[in-house]
Amino acid sequence: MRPTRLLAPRSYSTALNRFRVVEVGARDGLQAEKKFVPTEVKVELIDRLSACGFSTVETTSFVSPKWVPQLADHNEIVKKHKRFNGVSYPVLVPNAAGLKNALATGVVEEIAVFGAASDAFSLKNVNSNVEDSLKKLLEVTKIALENNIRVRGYVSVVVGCPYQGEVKPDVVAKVADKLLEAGCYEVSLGDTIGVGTVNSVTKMLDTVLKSVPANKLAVHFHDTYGQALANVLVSIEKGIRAADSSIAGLGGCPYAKGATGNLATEDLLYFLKGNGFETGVDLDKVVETAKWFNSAAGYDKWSRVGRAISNKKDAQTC
Ligand SMILES: CC(C)(COP(=O)([O-])OP(=O)([O-])OC[C@H]1O[C@@H](n2cnc3c(N)ncnc32)[C@H](O)[C@@H]1OP(=O)([O-])[O-])[C@@H](O)C(=O)NCCC(=O)NCCSC(=O)C[C@@](C)(O)CC(=O)[O-]
Repeated sequence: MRPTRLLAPRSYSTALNRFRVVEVGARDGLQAEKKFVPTEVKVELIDRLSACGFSTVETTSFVSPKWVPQLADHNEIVKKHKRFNGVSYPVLVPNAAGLKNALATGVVEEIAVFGAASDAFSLKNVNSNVEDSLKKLLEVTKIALENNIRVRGYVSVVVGCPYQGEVKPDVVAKVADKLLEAGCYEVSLGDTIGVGTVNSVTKMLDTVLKSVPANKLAVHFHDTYGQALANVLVSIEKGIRAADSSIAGLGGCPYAKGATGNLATEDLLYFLKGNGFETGVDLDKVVETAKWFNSAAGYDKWSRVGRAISNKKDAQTC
C-alpha cells in the first residue's frame, strides 16, 4: 500500500478553528477499572470536569451491573451531579431496558448508543452480532427521540478488532450511516483497542466520508500504541472537528482485551492549542482535576502533559 502523506500541522482558517472535546473519563475511563471508585468521587469528578469548560461530559452507563459493576451506581450518579448551563451529560445505553432505567431517573436528557463494526466484538460486548445489535440500537434511538432525548452514536473497533483482526471500512460506514439515519446527531468512530495508524485511519475515514459529512463525525482514539494524536491530526485534515478523550488517559473497554487508556484529554488539549484550535476548555483546571482525582480515588494515573505541567508548577513553588 502507498503510504499516506502526513501533512504537517499548519494554521487553520479561523472559521474552522473551533474544536469540540468530549470528555468521557467518568464513563469510558472508569468502566473497566476493577477497584470501585466511590460514587461521591465520581460525582465530584463530573462536577469538576463541568467547571473546566467542556460542552459534553459523559457521565455513566445504563448497562447491566453484572457486565460492568463499576457503573452499577448510575442512578445515583445522574441524580447527584450538578448540571452546568450549556453542558450536556450523555449516558451510555445498550438496549431498551437501559433506556427505560435512564428515563425513569427523570433527569437524563441525552444518551449514547453503541454499535460495532465486527460481529466478534459485538457478541462479546453486547451479546448480539452487528446486525442484531443495530436493530436494538435503532429501536432505542427511536424511543429516545420520541421522548425528546438527544442521541449520540458510537461505532466501535473501526480499524481493528481484538477477536477478528482486520475490520472492513465499508461496515464502519454502513453502521455510521444507519445511526445517523435513525436520528443520532453525531457518530463517534472508536478505535477501541488503539491499533489505528495514519494509514488505516485514513483508509477508514475516506470510506466513511463518502456517505457521512465530516461535521456529523467525531473520533474516539485509544492510545495503546501511542498513535492517537497522529490519528487526530489525520481526522482534522479530513475536516472532523470533534474528538473524545479521557482525563489522565483513564480508560479501556472491559470487552476489548488489551485496550488501554483513551487518548488523554490533557494531551489532546495541548495539541489542539498548539495547532491553533479553540476548545473553550481550561487545560490547567483539567490538570488540577486529574491531580485531585488521583488523591481522592487512590490512583496514580497521569497524562504526559498533565505530568509535565504539574512537575513544572511544583518546581516553581519549591
Ligand atoms: C446489553 C447487555 C445488557 C445484554 O446482555 P444479555 O445478557 O444478552 O441481556 P439480557 O437481555 O439477556 O438480560 C440479561 C440480564 O441483564 C439484565 N439487563 C439487560 N439489560 C440491562 C440494562 N441495560 N441494565 C440493567 N440490567 C439489564 C436483564 O434484566 C437480565 O437480568 P437477570 O434476569 O439475569 O437478573 C449486556 O451485554 C451489557 O450490559 N453490555 C454492556 C457492555 C459494555 O458496557 N461495554 C462497554 C461499553 S462499549 C465501549 O466501551 C466502546 C465505546 C463506546 O467506548 C467506544 C470505543 O471505545 O470504541
